[in-house]
Formats: sequence, C-alpha cells, structure tokens
Amino acid sequence: MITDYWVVVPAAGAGKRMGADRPKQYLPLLGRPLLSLTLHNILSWPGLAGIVVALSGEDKFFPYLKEAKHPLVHTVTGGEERADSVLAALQFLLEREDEDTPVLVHDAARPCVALDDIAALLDISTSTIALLARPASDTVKHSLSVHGVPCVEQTLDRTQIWLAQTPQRAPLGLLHSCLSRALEQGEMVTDEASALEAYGHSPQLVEGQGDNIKVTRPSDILVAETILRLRYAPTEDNR
Ligand SMILES: Nc1ccn([C@@H]2O[C@H](COP(=O)(O)OP(=O)(O)OP(=O)(O)O)[C@@H](O)[C@H]2O)c(=O)n1
Ligand SMILES: C[C@](O)(CO)[C@H](O)COP(=O)(O)O
Repeated sequence: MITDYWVVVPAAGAGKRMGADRPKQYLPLLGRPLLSLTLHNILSWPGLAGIVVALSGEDKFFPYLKEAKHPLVHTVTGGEERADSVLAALQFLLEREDEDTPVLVHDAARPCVALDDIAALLDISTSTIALLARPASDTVKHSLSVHGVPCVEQTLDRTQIWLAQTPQRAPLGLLHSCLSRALEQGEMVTDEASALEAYGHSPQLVEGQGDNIKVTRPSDILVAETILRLRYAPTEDNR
C-alpha cells in the first residue's frame, strides 16, 4: 500500500445543478457541511501526507469548517472549471514536493467513498495511475436531439463501459504536465484520467462501490445522507 501521498480536493464549483442558496459543498448533510464530511473522511485514510483544497475566490464558508485549521489541510484558489482548480492545487504541490509524489484527486462532492475502496486504490502496484470506477450496469443509449427532444440514436455495447468516480491517482509531475498541456490544447478534460489518456497513458480501472455517489442534484442529498447514516450508525462492534 502506498503512503505519503497527497489528496487534492476540487471544491470551487458553484453547484448549479443543485440550485441551492449556496454552493452544494456547504449544504448540510446530517447537519454537517458536505465538504466537512468529505475532509473528515479523507483525514481517516491511512498514510495521508496532506490535503490541498481548491476553493472559489469568492468562498466565504470554508473558514467556518471544523477541518479548516487542521494542520494537514491547505487551500488554494481554484479556477473556472474543475480541471483549472485541480491544476492550481497541483501547482501548489509541485513547489513543495517531489515530482514522483503520489496524488489522489477526490471531488468534494463525494463524501461517501468507503475506506475499502481507498485501500484498493492505494494497494495496486501494477500501475501508478488508476481510478475508482464502476462497470455500467444499465443498458447504455447514445442520444440525438429530435426537435429539441432527446431520442435514442443507438444502444451501445456496455461490456466495456465504465463510469468514472474519484479518487483518481497519479504521480504529481506526470499529472501536472498532462493536465496543463491538455488545458493549453483545449482538450475536453472532465477528470484526471482524460488528461492522462490524451497523452497515451492508460489508467487502471479499480472497481469501486456504487455508494461513492457524486452529490449533484437535490435528490442526491437524501441518498448520501442514507449512506452516511448507515456507515456511521452505531453497531454492536463500534458502540
Ligand atoms: N470550477 C470548478 C468546478 C467544479 N469544481 C469541483 O469539482 C467537483 C465535481 O464537480 P461537480 O460535481 O460538477 O460540481 P459543480 O461544478 O459545483 O456542479 P455544477 O456543474 O452543477 O455547477 C466538485 O467538488 C466541485 O466543487 C471545482 O473545484 N472547480
Ligand atoms: C471527475 C468526476 O467525478 C468523474 O465522474 C466527474 O466527471 C466530475 O464531475 P463533472 O460533473 O464532470 O464536473
């Protein structure tokens, strides 16, 4: 299992699809801000060296989180898109750490990732670049718009379709160079793996669990709260 890795947490989004009165990372789940839950979870990962959180330049909420003053938690100002926020955090690390330092990028919006999945991602030795992902379990449709209405164009072969989650793991220097080149060249970069793929790398897919949801829309709040309640509920063992 790797140790002395850093975690980058992009948390500079606006949460438009959530449509709340504040960015979704500050909405309460079980009475605690989402970002606080995510940081609390990350701080329990074994072998962690530190966390860099990318925040919006207009963020007014972060200083009030319990984890804001934790000695392992650092912040940078993020950017326009998720990839810009991740790049800002990688730049911060590159000025302080060795290029070979392993980095895990994990969305602020995924508070429920299980420790078993983290262990699996930290454990792999076959590749230094990897991500948690789920094989598609539904039938996958490719759509086209007919007079503004989404319709099926065709059904895709799902046997090789995986849905990407986070964390996504790569060495600091490699990820920084692929991400900055991809952004300069206008590549579509919605996750770290896509930046690495653009330059010939083939990240390993590590099967994660379905409970690692990305809190995106209002209905996700209840699902995430249910997962967290079950995860942290007192049992015979931890009572
Ligand atoms: N400029 C941005 C945009 C997104 N993120 C972060 O990237 C993660 C995944 O993005 P997403 O779930 O799409 O969040 P938002 O961009 O906030 O959501 P929306 O697209 O609905 O506005 C989130 O933790 C979000 O805060 C970021 O750090 N910087
Ligand atoms: C990185 C990611 O979590 C993988 O599923 C996801 O792509 C980030 O969210 P976005 O909606 O694409 O910004």
